[in-house]
Amino acid sequence: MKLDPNEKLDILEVLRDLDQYRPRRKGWVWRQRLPEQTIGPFIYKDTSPGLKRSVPLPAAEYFSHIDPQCDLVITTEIASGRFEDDLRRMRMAAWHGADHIMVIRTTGQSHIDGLIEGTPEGVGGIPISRKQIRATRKALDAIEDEVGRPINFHSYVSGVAGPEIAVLFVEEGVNGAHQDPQYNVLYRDINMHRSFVDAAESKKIMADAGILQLDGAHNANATAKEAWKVTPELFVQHAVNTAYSRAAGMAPVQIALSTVPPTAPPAPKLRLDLPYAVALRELFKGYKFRAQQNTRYMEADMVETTVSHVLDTLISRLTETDIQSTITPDEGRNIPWHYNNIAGVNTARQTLMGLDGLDELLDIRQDGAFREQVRELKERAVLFLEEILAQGGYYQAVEAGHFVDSGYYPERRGDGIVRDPEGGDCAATVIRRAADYGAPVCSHFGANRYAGKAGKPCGDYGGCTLCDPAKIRYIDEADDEDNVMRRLEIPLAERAQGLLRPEVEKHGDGVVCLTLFIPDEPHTAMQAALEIARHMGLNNPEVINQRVMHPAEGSLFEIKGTVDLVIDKNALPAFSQIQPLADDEIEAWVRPRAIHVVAATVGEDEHTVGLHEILDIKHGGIEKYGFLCHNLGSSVSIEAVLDKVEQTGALAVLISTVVTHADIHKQHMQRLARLAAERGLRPKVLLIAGGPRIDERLARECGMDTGFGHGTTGRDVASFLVRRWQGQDR
Ligand SMILES: Cc1ncc(COP(=O)(O)O)c(/C=N/CC[C@H](N)C(=O)O)c1O
Repeated sequence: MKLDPNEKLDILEVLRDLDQYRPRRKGWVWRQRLPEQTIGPFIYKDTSPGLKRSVPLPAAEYFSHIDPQCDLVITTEIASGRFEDDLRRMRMAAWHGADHIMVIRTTGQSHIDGLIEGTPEGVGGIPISRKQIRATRKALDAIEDEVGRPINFHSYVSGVAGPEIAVLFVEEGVNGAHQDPQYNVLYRDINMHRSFVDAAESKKIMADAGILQLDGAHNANATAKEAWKVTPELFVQHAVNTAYSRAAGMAPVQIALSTVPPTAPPAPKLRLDLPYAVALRELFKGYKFRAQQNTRYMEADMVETTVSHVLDTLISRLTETDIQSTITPDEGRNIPWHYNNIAGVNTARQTLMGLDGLDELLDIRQDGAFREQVRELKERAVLFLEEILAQGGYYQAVEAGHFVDSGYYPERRGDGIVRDPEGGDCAATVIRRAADYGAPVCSHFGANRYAGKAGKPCGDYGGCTLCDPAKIRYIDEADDEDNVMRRLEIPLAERAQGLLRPEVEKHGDGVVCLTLFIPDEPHTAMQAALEIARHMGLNNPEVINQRVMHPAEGSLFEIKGTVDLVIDKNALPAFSQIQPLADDEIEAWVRPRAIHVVAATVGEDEHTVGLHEILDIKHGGIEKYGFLCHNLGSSVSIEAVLDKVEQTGALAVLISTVVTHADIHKQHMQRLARLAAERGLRPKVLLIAGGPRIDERLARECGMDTGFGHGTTGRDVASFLVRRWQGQDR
């Protein structure tokens, strides 16, 4: 399957012949770290090979449109309910630099003791099924070809069907997965013994396939009352899962510790988080580090969240990190909207590029409080581990509620998560293996009657699904109604008709977001804001963020709601906007020619701000290209303008006219056109009018060469002039 950058992803092509699809590879792919790389005008220190196609950062246009790619893998985490809508989100994320796609599972899948088939719709996440994985991996194959970089597809081996899910992931080419039995125990209340026995099997299966493992320590950050106090426990959780993973046969390079800087401003973030981040890397040298951004202290304000995530990413760059995972800035207020996945990826990409080569500039001071804090954290963690051993082991520690306690260990407040070693989901379901137990697939932890040949136990019985994909049974759909083809009926019909609806998460969800400021005390302001949203036609308007600017002066609101609006794109005016020339191209043409330009605000008009924006170098005006500008100021007569043209030999006139009562702006333009012609200055001298009520059509009707309205920049004006003169070979 091949993607055309000018065409939307064809979901029907993705779904076609899925029973024949085979994944390209097994296991995880890291980026290639390049020690030095020249990209555009710069030499970078912490980058990987660039992409074939991408959407550069907005500011890239000032640096020859470069889009340097950092050395860390960048994750985006998707949570919707319809995998078919997530594929586009993945494509958008890949074009913005993500190469690790994590898809949250539907609520409750952890408690389903078996595999889900088909493509049912999920809640808060996707029902992970064979068909969903195949479709997603197949789409990611095409997306990685389109951007020119391998993309890692990630999911979760947890819950009561862990081993089965692990085998499914290996069969279907999943590249990374969370696997940490402590997650089952602490957050899903699944029986401890079942969780650890399943984990050994799952880890061995993952290990043999090279699937990168993430542990679950980040969940303690998100759950703890005061997250910075849970840091000693995080080391313990990492230690338990890491040691168990090694015992199950995983190599250190496959074991990624999932670490979140625990705090957020107004806490003194780096003074609390950096010692922990450094202590972690020192204690677990030789493993991989997957840095995740903080979700514990996310509220609804996307600016605040983004700043915290920039600080998290700074900590990643200050320490050794292999994966920078991102959190969408709206995760604190709703199921992530697709363009906020992209916002999260851009925060990481932009920050990491800004910090390129940081370790050549800064060292972390080893004197003073820092090194003391690092040592103390390690000591608290070791004491915690020793206490677990003293009290009989992990099960007993959890039974005593020693995990996610809000005390700063060894302080305890007795509010930790308590689990009964004999209780929880699927208690008493682990039975001793018979002496002649035979494993269904080659990857297996523990005794197996099948010895096989050359390390392939399945050789004793004609092959297993891990070694012979032909043995995989592909079931396709399991429900005639709850499946992707049913869900696609309306979206595909509307797409075929060229109908467009606004959306944030799912195709056609019609959700829009309104930002407005209301100058009153918070409660009145909120009611007024909602009322305005209703008058604007938003159904079920809901405030998703209120930022108080002042208790009496007013608040800023973000309001979401749905609109029943559908646009027929075939009825839209043809799009013809000409892109402005690049700054360096304009300057290269203008500066050597020493071109004079006469500008003025004409008639009885004192509004000069707009003209200054177009002319002055400070505002990015045309002076910066080398134009010799003669600004005659305000309330200037047309005669005076033309006198100056004759004096200077100017090749262009820029008049600004804001006042329009009695059509005075048209009269100015018509008079300028007539008098310039009478003086024989036409067509040599170009005439341009500008102002909030001016546009190209009106200006040309009044005898100008063109006109510019609201939002015009000096670059727009200069591009027009240069293109016109180039056409006249000046
Ligand atoms: C160790 C572990 N196992 C399983 C699951 C998923 O488990 P359910 O299917 O029961 O939701 C999770 C979930 N974490 C979400 C990603 C997180 N926001 C992240 O950035 O890593 C997990 O952390």
